[in-house]
Amino acid sequence: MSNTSLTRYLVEQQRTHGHIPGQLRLLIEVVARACKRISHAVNKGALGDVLGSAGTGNVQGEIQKKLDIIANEVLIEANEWGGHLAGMASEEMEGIHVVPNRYPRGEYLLLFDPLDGSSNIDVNVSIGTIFSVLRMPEDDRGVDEGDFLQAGTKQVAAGYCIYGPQTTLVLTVGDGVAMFTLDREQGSFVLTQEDVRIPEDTKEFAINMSNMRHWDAPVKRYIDECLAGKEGPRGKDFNMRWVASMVADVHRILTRGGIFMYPWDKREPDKPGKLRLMYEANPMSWLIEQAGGAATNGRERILDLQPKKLHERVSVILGSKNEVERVTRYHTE
Ligand SMILES: O=P(O)(O)OC[C@H]1O[C@](O)(COP(=O)(O)O)[C@@H](O)[C@@H]1O
Ligand SMILES: [Mg+2]
Ligand SMILES: [Mg+2]
Repeated sequence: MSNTSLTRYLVEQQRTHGHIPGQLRLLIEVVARACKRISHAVNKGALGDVLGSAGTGNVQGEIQKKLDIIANEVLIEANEWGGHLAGMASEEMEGIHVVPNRYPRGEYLLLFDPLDGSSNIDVNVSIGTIFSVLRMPEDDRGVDEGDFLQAGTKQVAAGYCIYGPQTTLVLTVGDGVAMFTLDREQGSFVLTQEDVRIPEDTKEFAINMSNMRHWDAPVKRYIDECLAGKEGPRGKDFNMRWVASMVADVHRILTRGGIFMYPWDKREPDKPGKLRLMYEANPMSWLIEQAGGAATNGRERILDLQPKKLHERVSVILGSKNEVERVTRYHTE
C-alpha cells in the first residue's frame, strides 16, 4: 500500500520534472484541503443541514442547493489568504473574485465548479468538485475577466475530487493522471494510482437517453448503432451508464474506459450544450487526454476552444479515444 502523500508526490514531480513551482504546489494543496472540508460537509448529510435548496438562483439560471453555496464558500475562504493566487472564478458566482491581499501580484487563476452533480446531493449519490488552474497573463495591470478567457491547453493543473464511497482526488499537472484516496484516520490524501490509462475502445456509453428525440443526427446515429449491438454495424453489445454527476461518469471512464456525451440538442438551440467550458469541460478534457483518451465538442478538440465568456457552455464528447473519434467523424462526414 502506497504511503506517498499528495505533498510528497508534488515534491517528487517538482524534483524530477521541475514544472511545478512551489507556489503551484501550495495552491494545489490548499484546494485539496478545501475538498477535504467539503467532503466532511457532504458526509454529514441530513445531520449537518447541508441538504436541500438554498432558495437562491445562480448565474446559470439554476436554483442553488445549500451544498453548492457551502462548497463555494469553502473554496473562496481557503484560497482568499492570497499567496500566489490572483483571482478565482466559480460556477456559482457571476463575476470573478479578485484575491485582495495577493502576494505582490498573483501568478495563478483558479476556476471551479464547487459542487458538481447537484441533482444527486439529496439522494446520496456521488458528487464532486472540479477545478482548473491557469497562469495569470504577464502584465502589470489588475485582474479582470479577460485574464480567465484562456484555452484549455493553457491549464497548468486540473482535477476533481469525488465524494463517493471513497473521497478521491484526481489530478494532472501535465505529466499523466494520478489518484489520491483520502485516508480519514490520517486526514491526508494518499497516492493510490498513477499513470492512469483509458482503454482506446469500450462497450460502455454514458448519455441522458431521455433527451434522445432532441439530439442531432450524428449523436442519434452513434447511439442507435450502440443499441443495435452484436447484430448491428458495431458487431458488439454495449452497456449504458448515466450517473448525472459528471465527476462520477468521468471517474468511471478514467477507471475502466467508456464514452461520456452531453451534446448540443434542440431544446435550447442557441446553447452549445449544458456543461460549462471553463470549469467542467476543460479540466475534465485535460485529465482524459492525459490518460490517453480524447475530448471534442463533436467537431473540434475541446482544449483548443478559445473561450469568449466566463460561463460559456459547450457540447462534450469525451472518453475512449476510438469512440470519441468515431462520434466526431460522424459530425464531420
Ligand atoms: O440532469 P442531466 O440533464 O442529466 O445533467 C447531468 C449533468 O449536469 C451536471 O450535474 C451539471 O453540473 P452541476 O451539477 O455542477 O450544475 C453534471 O454533473 C451532469 O453530468
Ligand atoms: Mg457541474
Ligand atoms: Mg455545480
